[in-house]
Amino acid sequence: MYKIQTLNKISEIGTDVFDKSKYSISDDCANPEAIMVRSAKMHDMQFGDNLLAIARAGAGVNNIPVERCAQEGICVFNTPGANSNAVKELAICALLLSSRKIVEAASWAASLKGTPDAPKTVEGGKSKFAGPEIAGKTLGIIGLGAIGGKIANAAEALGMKVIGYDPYLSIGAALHLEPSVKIVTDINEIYANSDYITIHMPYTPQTKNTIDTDQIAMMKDGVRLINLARGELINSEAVVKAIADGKVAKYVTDFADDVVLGVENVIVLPHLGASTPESEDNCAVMAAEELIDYIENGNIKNSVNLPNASMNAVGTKICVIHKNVPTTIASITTAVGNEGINIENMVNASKKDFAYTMLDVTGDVPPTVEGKINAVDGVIRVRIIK
Ligand SMILES: NC(=O)c1ccc[n+]([C@@H]2O[C@H](COP(=O)([O-])OP(=O)(O)OC[C@H]3O[C@@H](n4cnc5c(N)ncnc54)[C@H](O)[C@@H]3O)[C@@H](O)[C@H]2O)c1
Ligand SMILES: O=C(O)[C@H](O)COP(=O)(O)O
Repeated sequence: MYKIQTLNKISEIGTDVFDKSKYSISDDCANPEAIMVRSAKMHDMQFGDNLLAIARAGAGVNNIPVERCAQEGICVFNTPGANSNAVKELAICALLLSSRKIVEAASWAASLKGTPDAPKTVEGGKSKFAGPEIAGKTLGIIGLGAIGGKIANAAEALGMKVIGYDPYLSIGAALHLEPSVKIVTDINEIYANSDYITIHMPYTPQTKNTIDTDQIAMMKDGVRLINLARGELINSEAVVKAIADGKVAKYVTDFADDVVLGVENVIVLPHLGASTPESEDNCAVMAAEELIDYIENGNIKNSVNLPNASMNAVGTKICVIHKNVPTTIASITTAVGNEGINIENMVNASKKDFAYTMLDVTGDVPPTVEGKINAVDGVIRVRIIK
């Protein structure tokens, strides 16, 4: 029986994908074979020897020690695009919230309960909540992946002009963009030309404070900023100061911190981007399918720390996670050959410092093979799947 531990609430549609005669699922179990997680912080966790994989039911993996996992032979997955429609819809909502003073107006209207002539009062008071339309305005998007790309197309459909910046734009993502979306290669063009700016890229130590005082200084007066990606990407102190100075008109963020909470012209949402039933189901199902294919077949799809690799084996599969260094593959195949085993098929792929090799072998696989491969310099983990 494989044990799956859930660190956050995972949609039941996803956990139902596991065959219950082979898998047990619980939020409290010792030494699981796999972990399913959303935003729980895992950097301080120690992992048991049985742990083969972690699946992030979502996009961002900054809560997971991805590099350490690779070093410990743990494959980390995420679910690319599975929650992108939910975030796109919230981003369109945020564009409108940043423009039309909807939050303030609704709360003022609610405050009129019990007053003598509310209908008359609202007509008299509504002008202070007027705000501009988004049609005809320029939206700058930083990061044109699953979410940014969908927002670009939706904003175009709403009559906005869209400019986007993404130095690592994939061909697939580019092909999904409306031709009218203008791609710029200098991020400063986004800052200089946008009425609204929204950011949709991963948070890493390198992307911390991508938008800070200097970047805000380049922006148009009255710019509206939206951050549904990660709080650390935009310096909260810099934005709050720019709001006080009148430079930034509004900041809508999905990430609470003590600097932005309770500040006028900042709308803080409680990390709601992916919180729709549809997105939670999509993420959980994709995460479960990734784990099952890896645990049972050794196939890797959508890993963030190991390469994608899959193979239909005719015999036994020997799966090896190893360092991406010269002679390791040759030493692995030699170790197998020395045991008198013939390799029928082989797949090898690498991602940065790590590599994955799958060998399809027929005939008997003596129990000594695993130890022989493990002894090869650079080998991190060996699994034999019959
Ligand atoms: N608020 C939420 O609930 C919520 C939900 C989903 C995702 N997110 C966040 O949004 C981020 C993006 O999600 P996604 O699904 O679009 O991911 P994605 O991987 O599909 O797209 C990210 C894009 O950012 C680009 N990028 C990377 N570094 C960049 C840089 N320095 N400058 C500009 N672009 C850069 C990549 O090339 C890629 O195209 C996630 O990493 C996560 O942190 C938040
Ligand atoms: O990166 C993501 O996918 C989002 O931030 C969603 O996080 P959540 O699964 O905790 O809602």
